[in-house]
Amino acid sequence: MLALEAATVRFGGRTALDAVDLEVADHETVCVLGPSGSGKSTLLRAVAGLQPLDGGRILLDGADQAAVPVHRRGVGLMFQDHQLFPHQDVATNVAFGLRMHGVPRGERESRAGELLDLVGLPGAGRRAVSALSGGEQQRVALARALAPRPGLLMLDEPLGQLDRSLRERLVVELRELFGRLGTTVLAVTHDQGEAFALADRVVVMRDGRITQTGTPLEVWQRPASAFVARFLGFDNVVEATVTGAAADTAWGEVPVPDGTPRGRYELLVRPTGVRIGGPEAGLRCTVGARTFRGHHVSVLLHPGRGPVIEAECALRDTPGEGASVGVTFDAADVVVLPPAKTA
Ligand SMILES: Nc1ncnc2c1ncn2[C@@H]1O[C@H](COP(=O)(O)OP(=O)(O)OP(=O)(O)O)[C@@H](O)[C@H]1O
Repeated sequence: MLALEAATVRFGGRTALDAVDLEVADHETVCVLGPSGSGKSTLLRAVAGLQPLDGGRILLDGADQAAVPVHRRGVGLMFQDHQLFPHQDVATNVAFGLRMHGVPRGERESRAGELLDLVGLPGAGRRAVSALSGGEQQRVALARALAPRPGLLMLDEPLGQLDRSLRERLVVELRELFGRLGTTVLAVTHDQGEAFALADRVVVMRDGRITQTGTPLEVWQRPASAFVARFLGFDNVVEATVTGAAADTAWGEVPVPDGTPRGRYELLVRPTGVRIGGPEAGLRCTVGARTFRGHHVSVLLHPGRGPVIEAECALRDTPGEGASVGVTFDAADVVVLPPAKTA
């Protein structure tokens, strides 16, 4: 369906998209994930035809899009800033693309109604767009992008401004809807939860380049670098020298998975792999801030040296703030990452 070949965009001296290769298959949902400024929006705008390339190619169904204007690319777009028509009502906005495609009025109205139901705005068709909240406007923009059933649907932070419970519901409904319609989707988001829930495949960007791609499970289980690990919210990363079944780190010896070759690395220890026991065994730490996360408590542990360690504790096992504890690590929750300089 979509292929980028060494796609490059420069703004002055800054390379926003740096020779990016990416394929999106028919019916696939790909989410591009990355911090602010990593080039996600530029990638989307380039595919849409809103941003010319300085190098490389973009192909849709095998055809080079260099000379194809935005409205002939057959892609549906929803950008962060909505771009709704403020003086028209909700239904007219949702049906905009359908009108452009010559869909008769009756069908437009029933389709607009269906889509408004889907995005959680049932019966809102006659409301003025200017009277809606930001989140409601975003839902209208989503309904409008979906209405013409585009071959490739592109979403920029599709659920960014919505409240959490609506977002969680919508993400499930969207995934189900995209599957049912067979829509091919390229979405960008900085929210990993959203990307992981929506995507068949996740692409992580850093400084205009793709730094990792894989299924949500692959990326979650095996982040390719400390950058990806940190971006996913895993902060227990420490420099390490593997000497056998364990590694020397600032936290002392940390066990590593069987078969890890000797050498220098960074290690990620998932918070679930941090075991807290009595102060007589393991790495001596002082218990710092504890944050209630619903099903568990996140506990910060301050060792005498090395970075702070985050542990995930069951509610009943959570140690008191200021307590002195001993910490050990479970090899099953240790991920070996490339060393810092090449990560
Ligand atoms: N029109 C422009 N002119 C100059 N620089 C730009 C322009 N658009 C983007 N950039 C720069 O290109 C880089 C990538 O920007 P881009 O908007 O693609 O990132 P992003 O990952 O989408 O960020 P965000 O999550 O904040 O939207 C940034 O350094 C940005 O400042």
